[in-house]
Amino acid sequence: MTSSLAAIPDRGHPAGDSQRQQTSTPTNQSAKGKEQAKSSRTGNPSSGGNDRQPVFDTDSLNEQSPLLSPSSGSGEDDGFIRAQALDNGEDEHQATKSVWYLILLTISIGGLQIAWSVEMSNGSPYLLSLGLSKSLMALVWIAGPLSGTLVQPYVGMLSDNCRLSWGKRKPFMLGGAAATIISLMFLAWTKDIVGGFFGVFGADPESAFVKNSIIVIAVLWVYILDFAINTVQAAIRAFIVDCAPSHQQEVANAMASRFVGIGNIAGYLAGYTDLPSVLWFLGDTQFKDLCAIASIALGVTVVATCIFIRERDPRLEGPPIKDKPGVLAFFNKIFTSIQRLPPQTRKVCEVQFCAWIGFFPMLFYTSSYIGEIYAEPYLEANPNMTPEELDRLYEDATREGTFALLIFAITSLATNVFLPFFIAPTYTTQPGSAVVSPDEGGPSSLKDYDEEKSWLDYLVIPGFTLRRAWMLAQILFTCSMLCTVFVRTVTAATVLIGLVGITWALTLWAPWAIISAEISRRDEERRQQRAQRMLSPTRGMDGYNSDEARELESGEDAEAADQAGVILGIHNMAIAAPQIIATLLSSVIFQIFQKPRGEPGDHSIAIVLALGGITVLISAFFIHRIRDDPDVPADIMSAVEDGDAPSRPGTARSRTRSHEQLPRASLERATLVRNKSFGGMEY
Ligand SMILES: OC[C@H]1O[C@H](O[C@H]2O[C@H](CO)[C@@H](O)[C@H](O)[C@H]2O)[C@H](O)[C@@H](O)[C@@H]1O
Repeated sequence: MTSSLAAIPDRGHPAGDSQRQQTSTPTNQSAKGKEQAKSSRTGNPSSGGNDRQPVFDTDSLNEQSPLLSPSSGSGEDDGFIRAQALDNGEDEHQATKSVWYLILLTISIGGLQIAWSVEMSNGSPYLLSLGLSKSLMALVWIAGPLSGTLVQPYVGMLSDNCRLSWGKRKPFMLGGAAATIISLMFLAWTKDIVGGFFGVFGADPESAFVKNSIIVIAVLWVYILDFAINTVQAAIRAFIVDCAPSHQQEVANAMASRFVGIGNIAGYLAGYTDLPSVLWFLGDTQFKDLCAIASIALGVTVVATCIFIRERDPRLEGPPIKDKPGVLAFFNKIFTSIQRLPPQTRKVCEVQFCAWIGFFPMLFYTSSYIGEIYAEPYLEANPNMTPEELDRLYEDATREGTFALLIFAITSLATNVFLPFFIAPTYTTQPGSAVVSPDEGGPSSLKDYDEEKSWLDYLVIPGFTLRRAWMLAQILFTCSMLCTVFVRTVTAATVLIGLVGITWALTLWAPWAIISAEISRRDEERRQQRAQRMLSPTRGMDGYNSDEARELESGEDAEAADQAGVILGIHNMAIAAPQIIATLLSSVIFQIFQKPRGEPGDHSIAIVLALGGITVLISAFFIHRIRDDPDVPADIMSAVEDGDAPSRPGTARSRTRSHEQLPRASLERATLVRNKSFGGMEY
């Protein structure tokens, strides 16, 4: 396999291509990249003697390239602007971004996570306090997986086809955030609003009718909230893919996972604090204050991301695919998109599908599991506790369980913060600074790179790729979950749950990094192909021979393009749908093994957790089947994996060689690029 890939020549620089004229000049790529970076720092618009070379102002958060800005506004100009933008063979969106850019790009997912954690940790107790019965709680729990399965692919599809000037994803981020904030507010104030409304007509707020109305409306708001949160989540994930360059997808998604971790812990800590005594002006109950904090965090972070990070203007991408309206057409589209998933993405989805059958019980039943262990000796010692004594015991037990979840969240965040420094990067180069071996005019020694190396670069463990780390983390999860059946002390159980925080950290990072890198890379290839088409001498000013050709080709282009929104939506289906399966399976197991409340010896949760651990082991096997060298174009990789490697090496470019085949200089430079992003050094 390796040899067939080694022979793949440089697809990005075909002979006779004007791009080649730029990239194959005696000035090697790395030097050129450095010069661009330097000129962007100094503000010197030197572009290697080419007037049309864009200046990559990588320090600038808001990429204000006049080449990409549709300032003239008219649709007729778009083709010309696009031709200009692509004519120079460079894409400013692929320029390496600073750590501040990555922070602003991903911070909104942290704001969103606070909303998630408030709902997850406090939603159930709040609904129970309104009088909802425990048996009906399942109706509420299913809202999350259901909305994740349906909403994310739908929002992905809509946003892929959105052609508003301010971007494809921002309308959904802002609209979804507004809907989330409204839902949080209504949910927290349901009792006041509904009680007040019926009070106007003279209804007694303590009557069964008013109480039931409050419960029904609160559950309705939980559904609306889950649909709104999933809208924002879908849009933010696709926004990250769109706005981070291909070679920084791993870094950008690592940053996103850190914000998810921070958001989780912030949500937890807020839950622990007695908020009404401190933030009385936000609301008179804990839940009202939590919802207000989550709303502020979400609003501020989403607006910050939208202000500082600029999307490509989607109008420059040509007309959207004309999807048929209707539910059937939507499912048809999803079905077709599943069949056309890029190969790495397909494998990640298989992993996620198995893994989330196991993750769901871990996320939802951990506190009860720890609680059962805590309560067991007390129940054995005193088998005849009164209901009040039992309530008190289970309250203490829940506190122990919540503490374990806090340890889980801290381990997870610590892993997200520190692990990336040890991971060997799988994305090798920055586009536009292609892998160039010494005989292709590349550096003959590592001297250039050594000058820039910092101590962080020495932390990287060779061969410890993100994929391998992810696989090991799944195996760790399996071992920990199998141990839950044997563990009998709260401390040991807390250690097990703390350990799976490592798995959770990688779950929040690795799948998105792999998928995003693949989508972004394929998108970049498509853009370059289109740029070449634009430069064809037989083309008109806008790159097309005629109106019909423009329409036909842009339609085909859109069909052929990977649609980040739909793909990420399908990936989320692979996360959310198994949660529904897990809910059903675990309820069967509970039916068989559960003991009545207050009776010792109930190990039903541990059985569910252990079985979940086995499904995660299957997912580890699927990760084993994913390749570490995603730089190889996906179509070729899939052909190679299918034992059908192209015998005529005519399509790939040199920067797409496999991980093992790359010159050491390229890997070192990739590490440098990545570590600088992590460490906060500016470009
Ligand atoms: O993927 C990270 C997120 O995982 C959970 O969300 C997933 O499950 C939700 C239902 O439980 C579903 O609505 C969502 O679409 C899925 O992505 C978790 O609840 C989030 O906190 C976490 O960020």
